[in-house]
Amino acid sequence: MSRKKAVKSKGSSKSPKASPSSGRTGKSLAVAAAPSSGLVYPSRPSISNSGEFYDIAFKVMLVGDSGVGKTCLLVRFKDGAFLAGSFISTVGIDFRNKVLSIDAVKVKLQIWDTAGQERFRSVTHAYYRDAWLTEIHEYAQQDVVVMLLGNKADSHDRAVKREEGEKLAKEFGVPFMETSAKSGLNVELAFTAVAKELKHRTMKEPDEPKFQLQEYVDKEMRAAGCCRS
Ligand SMILES: Nc1nc2c(ncn2[C@@H]2O[C@H](COP(=O)(O)OP(=O)(O)OP(=O)(O)O)[C@@H](O)[C@H]2O)c(=O)[nH]1
Ligand SMILES: [Mg+2]
Repeated sequence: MSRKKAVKSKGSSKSPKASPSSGRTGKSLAVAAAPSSGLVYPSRPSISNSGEFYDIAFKVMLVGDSGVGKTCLLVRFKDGAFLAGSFISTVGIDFRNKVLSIDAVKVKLQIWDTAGQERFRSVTHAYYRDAWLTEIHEYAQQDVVVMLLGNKADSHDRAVKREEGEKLAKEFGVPFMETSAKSGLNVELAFTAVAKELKHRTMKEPDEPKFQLQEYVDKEMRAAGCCRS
């Protein structure tokens, strides 16, 4: 599949454009996913535009500097493929849908892939505002799930150490994990963890304990023999 085809989605008016930049990240390691609970339909199943039924739906934003691997993470999660070769920077904003089965509930994630390049900030900020910044301000973070991802964990030429990512996440009080869009490491787990958290927040029984996202990913990674002690 060509790169152009892979990153183009239904419903998007923007298309990717070639960039001369290399694939290595700069200072930033981060891909942060910040979903909003703005699209919830708990009363009856609905049908997505790909023909799949779902019970609840959420909007997820991938944000981070240009080149950290946001588009590659999304394509890996959606299509199970890695976009190798020359780096094609995203122009504006784009989205893909994926329906996950979480504890027998069909959870649709509408995942927005934003352009990391500075020159698109004015475009993407309009969507951020709509997706989650307003909610963060209005509901003081209670209604928004934020997760910090350190991508390119496969790389020997690291821009950021894992400990630094963990420290930053601790400062912000958000969960953290490392991923690799190239090898597929933890990609499914990252999106599944966010979907689980959102589903729990929406459908939790009063006496049910709060879902612990970081505990969940640590446990899953340990079970897979990966990364954290
Ligand atoms: N080694 C390695 N390379 C990766 C990984 N993820 C992405 N890349 C490479 O990093 C470069 C940038 O990836 P993109 O996904 O296009 O980056 P982006 O964050 O979407 O960049 P913008 O669209 O400009 O914001 C590409 O050359 C990818 O092949 C990864 O997990 N490991
Ligand atoms: Mg991109």
